[in-house]
Amino acid sequence: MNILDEIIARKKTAVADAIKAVPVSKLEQSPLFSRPVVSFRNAIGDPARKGIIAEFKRKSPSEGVINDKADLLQVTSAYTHAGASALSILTDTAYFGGSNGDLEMARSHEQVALLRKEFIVNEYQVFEARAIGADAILLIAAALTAKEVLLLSLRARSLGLEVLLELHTEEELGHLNPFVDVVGVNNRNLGTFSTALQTSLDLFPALPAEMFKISESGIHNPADVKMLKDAGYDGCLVGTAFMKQPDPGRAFRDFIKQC
Ligand SMILES: O=P(O)(O)OC[C@@H](O)[C@@H](O)c1c[nH]c2ccccc12
Repeated sequence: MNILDEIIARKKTAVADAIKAVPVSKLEQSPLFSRPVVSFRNAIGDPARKGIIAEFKRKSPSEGVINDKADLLQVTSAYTHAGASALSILTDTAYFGGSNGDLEMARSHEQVALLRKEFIVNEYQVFEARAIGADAILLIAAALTAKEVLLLSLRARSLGLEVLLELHTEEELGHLNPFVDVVGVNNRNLGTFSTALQTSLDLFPALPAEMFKISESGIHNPADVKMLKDAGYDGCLVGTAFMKQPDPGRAFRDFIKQC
């Protein structure tokens, strides 16, 4: 069993517990449930910004602790005001040290598009994403069948949320459906953790021409962003390069100035 399989198995148990504790009918009563959604897709396509999706992540299975001192509000505010196109907030607790509360907290202070970075295995988590104030959800092709991706995408659409579908191989292109809003190529193999920007370069020609496309993971500097944009990507999702610095907001500010 690789790490992705382990995360997914644990997630299924955690979701079963959450469903018992807080039913969907309760999630629907959240004051955030009917808030107008900010389009993640349009944010990435906004020519006034630079297509950087900045991530808040305390730890990860590949890096261990990245930053356990960073203040969520300080960092998300700096990301937003320095020009991030959107923010990605990890809500997984066991492996990434995040929580639903982190996303709710970011939402309560910022109007920018928020991606719920989570291992979604059940439509309950799509309702949950809506209830905590997310604008878009991540669906990971490597963790789902094409049919599951379709059903979860339909549920997201029905709730007004947008979908980022993450791919790592050409075979996973079969998981695309008309309800996916943005396609992301993960440079990290979630089974082995090895990262190569070449994955984005190799997959680009196979991606649907008309869709917004982003490259994710292992992007360390503005030169990486330039290379990926020159290859045709509309945006880049970056976490560790900022979060491993004592002041991630400042690291982001310095980075985006050079993009
Ligand atoms: O920290 P990095 O290497 O800049 O990567 C950010 C983001 O792409 C990464 O956190 C990520 C991409 N896909 C995921 C799926 C689940 C958890 C995390 C991820």
